[in-house]
Amino acid sequence: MTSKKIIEVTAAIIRKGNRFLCARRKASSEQGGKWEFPGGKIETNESPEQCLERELHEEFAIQSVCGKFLCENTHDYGDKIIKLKAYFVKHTSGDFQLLAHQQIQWLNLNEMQQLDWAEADLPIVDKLTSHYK
Ligand SMILES: Nc1nc2c([nH]c(=O)n2[C@@H]2O[C@H](COP(=O)(O)OP(=O)(O)OP(=O)(O)O)[C@@H](O)[C@H]2O)c(=O)[nH]1
Repeated sequence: MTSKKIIEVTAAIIRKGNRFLCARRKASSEQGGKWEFPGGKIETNESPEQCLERELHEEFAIQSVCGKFLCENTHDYGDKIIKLKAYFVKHTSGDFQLLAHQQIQWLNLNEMQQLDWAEADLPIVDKLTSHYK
């Protein structure tokens, strides 16, 4: 039996007032059409913080500074296991350009509950909600 590799992925919680950035994956990608916190796979010799700042620049052409860790969730999608690590990230400059997603929305915690999230994100949305309530 071959054991599935665990893929480490970062997720950025970016806040503007009482709203948070939610991003919808392109239809053609893995988890196509699902909502996520932007980020991506951690590369060799890269910290989660460096990964997030790099991914946010690649995905939106923005500059950012990665802050505190919120939580992590390991989820088995069947064909792969994702260890999703969520951090608070501060957007420091640049207007958001949609370079990798089909849509973004800034939503409050109640509105976020209505989205069709990637399964790995559901505990992170819950943790974020309890963090602010
Ligand atoms: N970035 C991100 N990926 C997530 C989240 N939730 C979740 O299940 N994933 C999954 O984690 C994996 C990360 O893939 P990605 O496509 O965002 O990462 P990447 O940009 O480094 O990918 P690539 O180098 O293969 O193009 C995908 O299978 C994606 O569906 C999330 O909140 N953010």
